[in-house]
Amino acid sequence: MRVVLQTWTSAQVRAAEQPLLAAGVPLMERAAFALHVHTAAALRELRGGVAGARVVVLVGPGNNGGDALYAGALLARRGVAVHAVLTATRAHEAGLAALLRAGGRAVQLAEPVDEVAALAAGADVVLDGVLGIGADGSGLRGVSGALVDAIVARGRPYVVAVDLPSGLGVDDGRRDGVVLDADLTVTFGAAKPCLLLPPGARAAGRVVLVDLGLDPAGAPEVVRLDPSDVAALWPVPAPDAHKYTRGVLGVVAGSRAYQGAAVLTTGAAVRAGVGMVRYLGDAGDAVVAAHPEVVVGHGRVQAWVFGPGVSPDDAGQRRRIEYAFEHVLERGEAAVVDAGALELLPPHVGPHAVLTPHAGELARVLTLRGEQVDRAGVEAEPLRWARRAHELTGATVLLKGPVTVVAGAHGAVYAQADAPAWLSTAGAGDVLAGLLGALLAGRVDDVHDDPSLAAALAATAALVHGRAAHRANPDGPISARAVADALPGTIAEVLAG
Ligand SMILES: NC(=O)C1=CN([C@@H]2O[C@H](COP(=O)(O)OP(=O)(O)OC[C@H]3O[C@@H](n4cnc5c(N)ncnc54)[C@H](OP(=O)(O)O)[C@@H]3O)[C@@H](O)[C@H]2O)[C@@H](O)CC1
Ligand SMILES: Nc1ncnc2c1ncn2[C@@H]1O[C@H](COP(=O)(O)OP(=O)(O)O)[C@@H](O)[C@H]1O
Ligand SMILES: [K+]
Repeated sequence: MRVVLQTWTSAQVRAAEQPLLAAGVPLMERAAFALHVHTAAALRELRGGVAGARVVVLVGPGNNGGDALYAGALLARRGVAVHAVLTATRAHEAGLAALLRAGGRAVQLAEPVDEVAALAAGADVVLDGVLGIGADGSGLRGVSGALVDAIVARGRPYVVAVDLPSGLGVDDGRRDGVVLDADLTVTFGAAKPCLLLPPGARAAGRVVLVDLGLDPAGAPEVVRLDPSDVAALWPVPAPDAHKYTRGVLGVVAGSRAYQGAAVLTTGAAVRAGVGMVRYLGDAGDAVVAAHPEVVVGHGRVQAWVFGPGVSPDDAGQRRRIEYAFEHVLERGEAAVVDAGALELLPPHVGPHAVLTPHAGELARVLTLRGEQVDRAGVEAEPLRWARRAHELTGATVLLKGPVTVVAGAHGAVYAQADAPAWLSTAGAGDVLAGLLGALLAGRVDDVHDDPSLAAALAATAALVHGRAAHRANPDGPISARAVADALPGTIAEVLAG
């Protein structure tokens, strides 16, 4: 089984299908065969066998419905009672004929939907073949939407999504209207961005990619890093390294009121393995008491972390951050720009500055630049707004949340889902900032050679952060400090492969 780590847009997928279709490769038959195999496996798991099962196939107007109808026909031939529900005025003709020949039945969906909803809710498996890559992202309209609502109200059965959960925004993961959440998605040829991107990705359940021999052109639209990618990205010290070659990180974080943010940020950087951490601010005593490795005061650095625990009315920290931003612009020092420092961002920085906002903070960054969007708007379309912030500021943007979305130079986009929800706790963002700062300090020269590397390093930080949270306490509450403490072991583990 292949884990989905790269995704292509619907346009890339359609273009990749063309040469195969022109050569007469029976893509739909192959897709449908694989869909029936995975559905049969689900039925065996759910009820111990295939024959005698009840499957309801929701069929839309296009080829997605065609896949579902052919898979239904194959299941019917194995003794499954298959009912197709035709949700549109047209349905794939040959697929429908195949299903009827195999002994399946078909009903046309119409209001009221109760009878069909009861049939679907009582099925062992529902195949969702309403919409695939032809969906416009506005959810399921009209009677299809009413049917899904009625099925969910009765208790959703096991759902297998055909190619993708119907109605999701294929390329952006939008979830605007009614969508039937799936337990399993069987996706064909190449995975689509909505299977990784928030908020839609959660609707997909487990994702299985069926190889149809497609070879999409161009870079994948959205990538998810895997632990095996980390070794090539991590600044592992060379045998002859010394602390200055490994990188020095300057941290402007915390204040008298928020000393903990300074302690967590510097502690995470020390544990992530940077050459040296310099701290600037009013929490130096607390920082050194917690981490005697940290040096308080000015000096040359390769990268910065600005902002954790900095309030905009703290004149001293504000001055330090504004001064250090000049170094970022003039000398090319890298920077993580977090929390209070986001408000101090110059109009245009390069991708070697990485913003780490949550949705509310990103909305503020954008509204300061004339966009009209609030937190809910960012949460509804995280990729769109992370990209927009990258366009407007030039910075790499890491948008925090249940799935972390990174948008950077040369169209680089990552979607990382490595963390347990327990990580949503005060101070976790400070730990991420320190960890990412350490990565940037170690690789700032490489970031200048390839500006899209900043996005890959940001995704790496999200991956290690999430895994450290699991390591800190696999299935229960975690403190931000415990996440920082888990970093050395987590990093050793992912580097070992
Ligand atoms: N190409 C191949 O060889 C292979 C393709 N394969 C399969 O084909 C699938 C793509 O098929 P497809 O292109 O027919 O699109 P699909 O999503 O089934 O229907 C789109 C139609 O639905 C409509 N519609 C749109 N949005 C809507 C909404 N919100 N609410 C309601 N209706 C809406 C819209 O119609 P309109 O409204 O414009 O009349 C549009 O025309 C792909 O996902 C994969 O499963 C595999 O077999 C492998 C080989
Ligand atoms: N539901 C969730 N599941 C997994 N990780 C989450 C979830 N919600 C938030 N996170 C992560 O938790 C961290 C919270 O950071 P942040 O919002 O900056 O908190 P703070 O400012 O208190 O440190 C981020 O890394 C974010 O991606
Ligand atoms: K579908």
